[in-house]
Parts: sequence; C-alpha cells; structure tokens
Amino acid sequence: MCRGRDAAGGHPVTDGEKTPAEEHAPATRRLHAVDGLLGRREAISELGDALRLLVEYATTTEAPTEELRRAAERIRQAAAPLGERVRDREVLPTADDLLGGVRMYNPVTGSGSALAPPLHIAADNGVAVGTCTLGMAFEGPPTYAHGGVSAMLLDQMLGYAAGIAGHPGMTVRLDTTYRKPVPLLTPLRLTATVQDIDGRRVTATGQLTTADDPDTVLVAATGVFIALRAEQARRLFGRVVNTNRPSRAG
Ligand SMILES: CCCCCCCC/C=C\CCCCCCCC(=O)SCCNC(=O)CCNC(=O)[C@H](O)C(C)(C)COP(=O)(O)OP(=O)(O)OC[C@H]1O[C@@H](n2cnc3c(N)ncnc32)[C@H](O)[C@@H]1OP(=O)(O)O
Repeated sequence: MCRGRDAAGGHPVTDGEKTPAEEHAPATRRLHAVDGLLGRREAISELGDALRLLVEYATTTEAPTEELRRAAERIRQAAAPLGERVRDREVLPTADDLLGGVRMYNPVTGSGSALAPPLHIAADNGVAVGTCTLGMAFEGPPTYAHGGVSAMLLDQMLGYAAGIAGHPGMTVRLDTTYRKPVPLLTPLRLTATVQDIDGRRVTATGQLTTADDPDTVLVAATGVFIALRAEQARRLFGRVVNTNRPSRAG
C-alpha cells in the first residue's frame, strides 16, 4: 500500500505531525488539498514529458555505444528513488480521479505515461475529437506508425465516444481497416461517434487522418463496447481500492 501521503496524493505526511493544511479551516484545507493534487498532476506530467523525450531519443540516437551504457546507468540511478515508494497493483494512483475520468498513467492518453503519445481527447457536440503526434518510437513499417498503435488510439477514441454518450463499457470487439500508412512526426486527428445502442451493447465508429487532410481516412475502426453488469464489475474490479475518494480529500 502507498501510505504516508496526504489524501490528495501531494505531500509525504509524518505521523502525528500537523501539516500546514491541518492548521486551517476545512474550506482552506480543501483548497490546499486541491492545490496539492493539481501540483502533483503537474509534476507527473512533467516527469511524463521527460520520459517521453528520453524514449524518443533512446529510440533514435546514434550516440557512441559507450554513451548508451553511461546513459543506462544514469537512468537506473534516476529511477531508484521513485521505486522506493510504489503503489500496490490494486490501489489506484492517488493523483487519479476514476469517476472524473482522470487517469494520469493511461497508456494512450495519460500525460504521466512514457508509453502514451499522449492522445488528447475532447467532446464536441457528441463527437469525440482527438489529436496527437506520434514520435519515432511508434514506428512499425519504416517511417510509418505501427498498426497496433493506430488500433490502440482508435480503441480509446471509440471508448470515449461511448462514455460521452452515457454508455461507458469495455471493448469486446475492435475492427480496424488500414487504408493508408500513418505518418510519424505529423499532427493527427481522430474522431469517433456512437452509431448504435442496443441494451448493454454500444457500437461506435471512428477514423484517423492527418490534421492537415481530415478528408483522407488513413485508418477506420468499428468497436463494440459492453456495459458491465453489477456482478461483472464486482468480479473484475471489486479488489481495486480507491484511496483518493473526495470524502478523504476534503
Ligand atoms: C457525461 C459523461 C462524461 C464522461 C466522460 C467519458 C470519458 C470516457 C472515459 C474513458 C474512455 C475509456 C476508453 C477506454 C477504451 C479502452 C477500453 C478497453 O481497453 S477495455 C479492455 C479490453 N476489453 C476487455 O478486457 C473485455 C474482456 N471481456 C470481458 O471481460 C467480457 O466479455 C465482458 C465482462 C465485457 C462481458 O461479459 P460476457 O462476455 O460474459 O458477456 P455478457 O455480459 O454475458 O453479455 C454481454 C452482451 O455482449 C455481447 N457480446 C459479447 N461479446 C461480444 C462481441 N465480441 N461482439 C458483439 N457482442 C458481444 C453478448 O452477446 C451479450 O449480448 P446480449 O445481452 O446477449 O444481447
């Protein structure tokens, strides 16, 4: 378990010691908690940016072999203090807000993830609209994106479309049609909408284009999402512990 931090996930707390926030009235305390949370999210994003820079350089560098070995040692040293306090697999990150849709380490959209492009998604009149630029680390065929990466982006887009339609669910089917290769280092635009809702089953479609040429579809996708029954949600996620519920942050 990740213990010894305030509920907003910001600052390490020593047992018995009053933090500055605890000295103040509840409203001020809440403000401090939010402040700490936002500050932590900013720091997570900053670390994510640094990691993505590292990944991009590490996958494109032609620095001398000895430099690669030195870099590996320095990176291991930088990682060590982070590894001293890690959360359990079944405890949500303190900076996340699951119900509010904040997942800092989502491998597609998470600004804290070294693996995420990251993809930025917003709702526009019921349409999910996403933007991202894929670095060289996402290369599949030379100079183009890996097809699995396009599928990953579209899965997230379709899932988001189901969510904003009020029918969040898990992917049970994803069909992708690759029409043209997806260029790297090029701003991309993705869109997705819900086509059909049939009980617990939601069908959504989406497409991936470049931002400059939104009429030329590079990849199209159709996905089926299933809303979980309460019993399924309990079975799959019942063990997950949320240590950052609003009641504890206030
Ligand atoms: C205003 C609000 C604003 C909110 C903002 C929103 C923000 C949005 C937020 C965030 C976006 C997130 C985006 C995420 C995107 C990524 C999601 C993922 O990566 S999910 C991981 C990969 N998927 C899995 O791991 C599932 C694995 N599958 C399962 O665990 C099961 O299949 C499960 C629990 C999903 C369903 O259980 P069963 O398979 O036993 O099915 P049964 O519950 O009995 O029936 C469900 C219905 O679905 C049909 N079904 C099942 N599989 C199907 C398939 N492949 N195709 C079509 N239909 C299927 C069945 O035939 C059945 O239909 P009949 O009720 O009989 O009509």
